[in-house]
Amino acid sequence: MKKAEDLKKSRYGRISSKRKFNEELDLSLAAINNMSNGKRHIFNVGDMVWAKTGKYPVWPGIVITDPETNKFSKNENMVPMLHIYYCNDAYKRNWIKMKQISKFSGKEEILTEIPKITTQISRSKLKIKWNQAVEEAECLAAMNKDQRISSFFANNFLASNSQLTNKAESSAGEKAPIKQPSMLEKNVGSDHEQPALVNDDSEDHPRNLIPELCRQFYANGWVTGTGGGISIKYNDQIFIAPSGVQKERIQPDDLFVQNLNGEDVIIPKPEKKLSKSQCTPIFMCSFTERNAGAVIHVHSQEVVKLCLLNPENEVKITGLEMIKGIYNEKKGKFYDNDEELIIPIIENSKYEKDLVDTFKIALKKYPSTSAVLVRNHGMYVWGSNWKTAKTQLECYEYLFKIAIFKKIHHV
Ligand SMILES: CSC[C@@H](O)[C@@H](O)C(=O)COP(=O)(O)O
Ligand SMILES: [Zn+2]
Repeated sequence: MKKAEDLKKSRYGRISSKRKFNEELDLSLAAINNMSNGKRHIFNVGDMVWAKTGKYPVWPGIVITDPETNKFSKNENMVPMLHIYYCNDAYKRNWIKMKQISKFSGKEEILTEIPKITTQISRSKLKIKWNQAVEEAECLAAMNKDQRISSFFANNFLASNSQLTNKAESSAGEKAPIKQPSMLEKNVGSDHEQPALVNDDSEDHPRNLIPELCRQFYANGWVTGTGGGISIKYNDQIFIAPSGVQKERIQPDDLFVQNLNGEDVIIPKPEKKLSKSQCTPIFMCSFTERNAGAVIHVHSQEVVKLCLLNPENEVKITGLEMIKGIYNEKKGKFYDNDEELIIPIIENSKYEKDLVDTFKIALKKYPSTSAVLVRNHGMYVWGSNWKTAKTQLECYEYLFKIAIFKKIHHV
């Protein structure tokens, strides 16, 4: 029988040889990374990369902002890291050290640079998945950055719905062939299968959030009779509620997805006969002019009543604690309770799109505001993410109720 000491040694010995193999791959990657004239390559959003993480083979991915921090790089002065989404891996993402990242070349190139990858993947259950990821990456690399990001999300959305796998669970042969970007372009408008998005970190995904928030807002009387709607930005993809439907009954696959240029990325199945919200031009204004992360449009009676009581083109509110829940966009901080909150009012128009010009003027004239009231109609409110948009909507609605009470009762 082996002594405990020997067992320990042999166990460590086995681990260290595996670790050595992985470290060698890391070092090879670092060497490629630093290759161009001895200078480290500077990466940006949309760049294709090879990334090495844990026990996984060097994997292709894209530099894309982290939806939680809205940053794509961090620790610049210490251990610089980039936020990477992996190809063919159902939205899996990670912060990776710069030294474990290199510029994406092609399959042949990386296998020539680091021949050990062949050994690593040939031993691995991930061989098929790795080859599909590289195939996807090569397609994406041929596109411009905007197209690339759009296609990446469309691609992984469809792939993650056709079969849910992750790196830890996947094995050779399990994965359905990925949809190549060229096929995806045709899928916009076609009748491909697109079931509701259900993946592990999906709770905060706009496909699930928008229907959930609409139900909550309906219960508050804010989006009744098909009025109102929501749009959320997620990794530079804009998710938009459909038009003219009972907003409390929206399903995850009823949503439209477009990029920041307004080009469709994913649309609902044609048999659903849905069209994009008429509020889209105003939603887009808030994303582009104010860098919003989420925009909510409500048809609340409080807003309409408040505008009736205020024939001027603004509402002023003071002296209430809930003012502290409103973000001053000009100062970059929340209001103090003793500050005056001023919210612009614009006049209603026949069509939502005709509000764009006056909406933009209000944004310019009121750089502090995070909401615009539309007389006899409702309100648009936005925030840097869906949580701040929602909490501000709740604070505004609360403040409006009190402001109406004060006005009516002259207090
Ligand atoms: C009750 S109709 C309301 C619409 O005209 C509009 O103001 C609205 O808020 C919703 O538009 P929609 O296109 O359904 O998203
Ligand atoms: Zn409306």
